[in-house]
Amino acid sequence: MSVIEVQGITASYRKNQVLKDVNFTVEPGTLTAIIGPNGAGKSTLLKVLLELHPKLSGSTAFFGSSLQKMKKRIGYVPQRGSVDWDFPTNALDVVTMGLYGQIGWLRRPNRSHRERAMACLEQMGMADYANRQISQLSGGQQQRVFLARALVQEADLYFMDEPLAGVDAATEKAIMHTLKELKDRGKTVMVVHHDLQTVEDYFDHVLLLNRSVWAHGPTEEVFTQENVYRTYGGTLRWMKEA
Ligand SMILES: Nc1ncnc2c1ncn2[C@@H]1O[C@H](COP(=O)(O)OP(=O)(O)OP(=O)(O)O)[C@@H](O)[C@H]1O
Repeated sequence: MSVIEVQGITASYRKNQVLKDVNFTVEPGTLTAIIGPNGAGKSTLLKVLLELHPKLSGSTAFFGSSLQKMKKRIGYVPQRGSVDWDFPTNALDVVTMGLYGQIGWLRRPNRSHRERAMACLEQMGMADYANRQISQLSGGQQQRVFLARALVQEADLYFMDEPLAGVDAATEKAIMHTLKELKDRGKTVMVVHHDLQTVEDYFDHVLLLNRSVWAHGPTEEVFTQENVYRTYGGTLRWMKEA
């Protein structure tokens, strides 16, 4: 059974149509880069799939069922810039929040929940920062905390919006290592990604998006100069030969 099935999704902001007849299917255990030019609708696609932004038409299924029924199996790492980092909480609490789906909103996390959260912070090399206010973390550290929060959820499907944006080489390596590990454990990961030069190294599948899906499939088949040009409107210098 497919992990995600998307059919005919259309979405807009007021009169500005951003997604038009988006169709694709994602199989389990894949690590997919969603790429396309600025304003192509990549973030909007994630928000529509997660019902954070309404769709005008189309249908989605996760593990053959509805988002509501499958929510606990789905993790989301939003764009760092879209989050209020001044919210007064520390890194460990942010990660523990990833467990609320399992704990229930009205119950307090117990010691074992905190230990699980701590283990994920440790996995992301952030154990020493557990008690640090999140506003006092660097951008890359915040991103690692976000990843730890996604990990603790033990989801089967992850959506991540530019997890590598603005991080240094060490953090990029740590994040990609974590994503590959998730994939190796059979999880499905969809990542909005901007760096065309690393697509082939990092991802086994690519979804080329610019309002609609221009190509989708295994990286070696789909990530071609022609497809990338078409998706970016021909304005792009092809990186592979650079
Ligand atoms: N909250 C909003 N209100 C109005 N228009 C929006 C809003 N968010 C995005 N848009 C518009 O929708 C279009 C798609 O934006 P989106 O953020 O989904 O693109 P993206 O592919 O993620 O872009 P980028 O690579 O620049 O992050 C853009 O034209 C953008 O200006």
